[in-house]
Amino acid sequence: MLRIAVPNKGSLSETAAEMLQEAGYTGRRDPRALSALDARNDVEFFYLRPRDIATYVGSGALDVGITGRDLLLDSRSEAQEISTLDFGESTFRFAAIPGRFTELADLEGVRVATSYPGLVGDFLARHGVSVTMVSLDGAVESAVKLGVADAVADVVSTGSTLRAQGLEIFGPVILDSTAVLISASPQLPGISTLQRRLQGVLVARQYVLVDYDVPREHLEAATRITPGLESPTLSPLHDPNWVAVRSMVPRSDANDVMDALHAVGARAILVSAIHAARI
Ligand SMILES: Nc1ncnc2c1ncn2[C@@H]1O[C@H](COP(=O)(O)OP(=O)(O)OP(=O)(O)O)[C@@H](O)[C@H]1O
Ligand SMILES: O=P(O)(O)OC[C@H]1O[C@H](OP(=O)(O)OP(=O)(O)O)[C@H](O)[C@@H]1O
Ligand SMILES: [Mg+2]
Repeated sequence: MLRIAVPNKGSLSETAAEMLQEAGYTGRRDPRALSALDARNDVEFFYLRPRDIATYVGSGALDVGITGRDLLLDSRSEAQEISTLDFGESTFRFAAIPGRFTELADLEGVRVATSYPGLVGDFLARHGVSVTMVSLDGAVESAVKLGVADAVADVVSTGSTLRAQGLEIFGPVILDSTAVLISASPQLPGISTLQRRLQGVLVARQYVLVDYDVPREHLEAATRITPGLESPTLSPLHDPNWVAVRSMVPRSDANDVMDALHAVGARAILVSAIHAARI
């Protein structure tokens, strides 16, 4: 039985649960339950704070987990990233009052507030800068205004929290983060099935199927627009001068692809969603 750690709250929890459901797993029915058994898929889910997941997985108490790359690195756990999950994207940045600091070296000796002291401490040590770390639990953007720090290091997504506190990012990117699948024993039976299923959900979310008919003389031009993952599927039509084509294209490109296909002579261009996939 594979034991899987899933975020119980916060930014990653909803999408993680949705992806597992789309991948065919049965999660918790009671939103407050701490664990749920999915006997049909031979897995058990444990709903934990996102920050604690790397600790459980790194110690081997749980086999695999979904968390943020930033949280994994901050924990300094033994668990490794085994795949990225393409949600919960954020960057980790330094910020301060505009003009106060311009580069990393300016932080030497000043107070830096963060709720990721492991991640920030390791980054500063690699760059030979030493600061007074102020460890907070969250809402660190308030630390400058309230006078407990000179700069902050935190998760930035849209940047609106920083702006609202009159702060501006400066210095190098500390980390580009995303939700990841982590494990300390990636060879365990069952992990590759979980990985393939989640990968299938990502493909189903990120790609659509495009079908169209095209005159044979324009087939080369059309299939250059829709090369597919391996190669597009071709089917003969009753009219020998025409051929039907099916291919996967990134969802975000669907309208551009339809315009381009139409321009090279394709017709009856149809786009449909993919419900599930194994690539
Ligand atoms: N605004 C955001 N947009 C995208 N990802 C985010 C955002 N805030 C946090 N994350 C990501 O989510 C993960 C942390 O989750 P979250 O902030 O929800 O947990 P937490 O701070 O421990 O919990 P809480 O905020 O509920 O106290 C990190 O991987 C982080 O990069
Ligand atoms: O760039 P933005 O789009 O504004 O998002 C970034 C904010 O989101 C997260 O906060 P969260 O809601 O998790 O609160 P926390 O700081 O208490 O963890 C993060 O810690 C930042 O504060
Ligand atoms: Mg948070």
